[in-house]
Amino acid sequence: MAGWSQSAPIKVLVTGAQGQVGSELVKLGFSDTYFEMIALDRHGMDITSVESIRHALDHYMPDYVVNTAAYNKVDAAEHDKQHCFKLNRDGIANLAEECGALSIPIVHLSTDHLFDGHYASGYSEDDEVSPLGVFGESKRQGEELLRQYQPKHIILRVSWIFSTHGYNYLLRTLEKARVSQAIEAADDRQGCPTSASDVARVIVAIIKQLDNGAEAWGTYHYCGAEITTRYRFTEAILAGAGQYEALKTEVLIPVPKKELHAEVERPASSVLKCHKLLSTFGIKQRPWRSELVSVLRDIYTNKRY
Ligand SMILES: NC(=O)C1=CN([C@@H]2O[C@H](COP(=O)(O)OP(=O)(O)OC[C@H]3O[C@@H](n4cnc5c(N)ncnc54)[C@H](OP(=O)(O)O)[C@@H]3O)[C@@H](O)[C@H]2O)C=CC1
Ligand SMILES: Cc1cn([C@H]2C[C@H](O)[C@@H](COP(=O)(O)OP(=O)(O)O[C@H]3O[C@@H](C)C(=O)[C@@H](O)[C@H]3O)O2)c(=O)[nH]c1=O
Repeated sequence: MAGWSQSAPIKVLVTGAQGQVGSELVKLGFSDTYFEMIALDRHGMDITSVESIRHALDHYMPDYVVNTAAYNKVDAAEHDKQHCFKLNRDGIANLAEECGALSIPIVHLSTDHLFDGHYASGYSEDDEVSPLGVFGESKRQGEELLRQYQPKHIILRVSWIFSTHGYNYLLRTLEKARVSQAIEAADDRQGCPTSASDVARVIVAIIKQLDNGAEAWGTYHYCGAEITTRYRFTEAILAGAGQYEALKTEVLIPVPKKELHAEVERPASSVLKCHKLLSTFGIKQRPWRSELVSVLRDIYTNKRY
């Protein structure tokens, strides 16, 4: 294994490289000579195809694989169970079996939706999982199969991801705020928003330590610092974006989540406790509010709307 001052960069293959976390990870890795990033979208490596995985692994021979590919539409998953499980369970099983056979460690992302959300104070890695819907159950089973097929893994459970692009609550709120005079936001769902670039920072820090001999395989939680609600998060989004453009929204209405007519229940508490990541890798939580300021600045400076 390479040390801090290694001569050759380590090869990190990223699946789902055009997604929120995937693209931030690739960007960060490209700016760091420690890494050679192999950025693959679904055409470069389709995780539902064993043949495609084998071809990519044989061709690139990575030192690590980071799996960010997933099916993430929580409501749609209720009607699209087969597709959701094909990616989130079978896809990760394929990857785990192939990487296991070649002894390539995997860093895999998972979610707060594994929990039913009844613990207001939040969830640690040892807490029992009990998903409320198809998406959460598919991710739970994906985790299990990864543990079974490739013991050299890191499962990083994260929550409420936002970024400059992709399908996320921040961008959907901005779209609504440009056309609606009033917006409703759940005041009974608490969690910790996390920027995609912050998740990328954490993954990079973990891989560097693994590469320097930390045998710290297992499951970890990470999320942005400061527990909030969807209502308070929306308030922060509107206040931040309002500094760049005149939004149509004048009223933000706090409502119970059940009035928002979603297909599937969300955990009342999505709070992930991050002590294990801190004590094992020394990685601290970054405040989501400062991350939100950076992401909004990027959106408006680079006209990503
Ligand atoms: N978004 C969130 O709030 C949260 C996400 N997570 C987890 O974090 C990880 C990253 O999430 P995020 O960055 O938001 O994901 P995105 O949905 O932004 O990106 C997922 C990527 O996977 C790609 N993909 C789809 N099907 C395949 C396939 N068969 N083979 C390879 N790639 C495929 C997609 O490509 P295409 O666009 O072409 O379909 C997309 O680029 C996921 O594991 C997710 O479950 C956890 C908690 C919160
Ligand atoms: C439609 C709507 C929803 N909400 C609330 C209800 C619900 O708690 C939440 C739903 O927002 P989202 O669709 O972004 O959340 P959700 O689909 O739950 O998004 C998730 O993505 C998956 C992949 C994850 O793993 C989670 O961490 C989470 O970020 O927002 C409002 O407050 N106002 C609204 O107008």
